[in-house]
Amino acid sequence: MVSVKLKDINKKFSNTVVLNNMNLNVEDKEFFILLGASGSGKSTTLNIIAGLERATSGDILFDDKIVNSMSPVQRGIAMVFQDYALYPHLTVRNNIAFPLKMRKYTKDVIDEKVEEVAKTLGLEEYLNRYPRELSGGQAQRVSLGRALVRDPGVFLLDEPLSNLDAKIRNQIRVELKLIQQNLGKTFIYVTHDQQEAMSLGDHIAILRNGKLEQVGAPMEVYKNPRNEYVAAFLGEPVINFFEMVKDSGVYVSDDLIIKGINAEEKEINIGIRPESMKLKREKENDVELKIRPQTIESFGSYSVIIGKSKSNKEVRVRLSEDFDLHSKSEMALYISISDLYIFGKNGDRIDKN
Ligand SMILES: Nc1ncnc2c1ncn2[C@@H]1O[C@H](COP(=O)(O)OP(=O)(O)OP(=O)(O)O)[C@@H](O)[C@H]1O
Repeated sequence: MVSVKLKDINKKFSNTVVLNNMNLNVEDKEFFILLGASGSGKSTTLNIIAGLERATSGDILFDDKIVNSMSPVQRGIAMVFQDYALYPHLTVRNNIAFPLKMRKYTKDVIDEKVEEVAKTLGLEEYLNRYPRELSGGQAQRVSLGRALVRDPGVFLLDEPLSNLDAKIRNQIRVELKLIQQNLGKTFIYVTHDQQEAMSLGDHIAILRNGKLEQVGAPMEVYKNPRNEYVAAFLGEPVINFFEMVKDSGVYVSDDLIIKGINAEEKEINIGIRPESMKLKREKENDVELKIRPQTIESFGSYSVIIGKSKSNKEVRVRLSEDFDLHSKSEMALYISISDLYIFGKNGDRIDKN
């Protein structure tokens, strides 16, 4: 059983603040995601949890016990990295066995554990190969195997799938989720990929410039982003924004007219998810948006239309129905008032929270 807490963690490298008063609660047995753009402080956070890096101030707690001065080994963590970090001169079997040999287990126990892990990861037929004889996906499985064999309390994974091509990445992503569920262990996983975060995480923490923007279950954060940054970070295609000004109680821009919003602010920014735009008006007070379609991307089960609004803003629309682009020089889209996200001038959500 391992829960992990970060309490008021600050980290500076010389004079640069890299983590700014970070507070996090990772529950026992959950798949927890640290999501953020490059340089947001994800790896630094993970390294501080691991004990590879010391925080400038604040506490790390494992099961409510302060572990600030404990080494990674004492903390009982195992790490998996993007670049696999396998020993090139050792076979797959010996790479996986390595942590156990270091701990002086008997050969029989080591063999048994290695076989068990190899079976879990589908590596049985590769045990006698060297890392150079493996594909990226196989190498990452070995790296995972080396973590699994140690049976740690917490798994820390730093972008483990980002060196793999899309198909293998999706496959290992599913395997990883199943392994985590079967093991019932705490996983803390760093990624910059919002799709990976949404599909794997029980909870997601979104970092920006060393600060936490929002923490929550994936759909909770997706449906209820606290600010524009989070709304734009989650979702593919990305959310559309429209700056609006209040005029006689109605919010207007060159592209939209919105009645029936009860906001105090004179200037707001409206967010509309690409999947919230419909080809037919459903309610009388639906908001209308006209675009000139420019191009269409088809993904089989859905299409994304990229068009220009009246004010020449690029707009992305996601439709599940078939759509013949050539027949349209202009298309009208309808959005339910309840599907609008309303942000204030400072980027914070003002409609609900
Ligand atoms: N040892 C170091 N010395 C000085 N600055 C550092 C050091 N390690 C990291 N940084 C800085 O801290 C910030 C956060 O880095 P970190 O690696 O945690 O970000 P990240 O979100 O993991 O980024 P990426 O996705 O690119 O790996 C960056 O601006 C980085 O330049």
